[in-house]
Amino acid sequence: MKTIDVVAGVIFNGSGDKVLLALRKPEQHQGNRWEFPGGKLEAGEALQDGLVRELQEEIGIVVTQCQPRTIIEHSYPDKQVRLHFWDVTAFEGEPAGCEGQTLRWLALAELGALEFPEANQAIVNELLAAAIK
Ligand SMILES: Nc1nc2c([nH]c(=O)n2[C@H]2C[C@H](O)[C@@H](COP(=O)(O)OP(=O)(O)OP(=O)(O)O)O2)c(=O)[nH]1
Ligand SMILES: [Mg+2]
Repeated sequence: MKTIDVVAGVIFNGSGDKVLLALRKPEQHQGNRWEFPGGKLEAGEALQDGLVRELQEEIGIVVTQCQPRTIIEHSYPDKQVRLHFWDVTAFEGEPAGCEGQTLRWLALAELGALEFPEANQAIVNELLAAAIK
């Protein structure tokens, strides 16, 4: 199976204690689960360019500060993904669900309460651990 490269943003609020999540549509792969906004990298596209493009397209923000956080590879029964997670620590504009998706800011300590795609388990645990330090 071909691995699909995906780039997604862990978007922090100004005080760094909340992150922005989006609910995947029921008909999408991993539907009805919460995600870090992002999407598939285009052929030949640099990671940061893909991140900036996806966050502009999906939630209408302009990323002004970001850093790579972690890479997670995961095999779903139907798909193999390589998720490139980037921290987004500054942006311009007010996030909105440009594709009709529900968005919410969630305190890091509350991340355990939502359903994420299986591939996100490690990053969710890492963010939860950071919240209780
Ligand atoms: N954006 C995002 N995708 C994730 C996360 N966790 C996870 O397993 N995925 C998977 C679900 C999808 O198979 C893939 C992302 O693809 P996508 O559907 O968002 O791609 P896209 O925005 O380019 O959308 P499309 O135009 O292809 O519909 O990665 C996550 O936290 N964020
Ligand atoms: Mg997407």
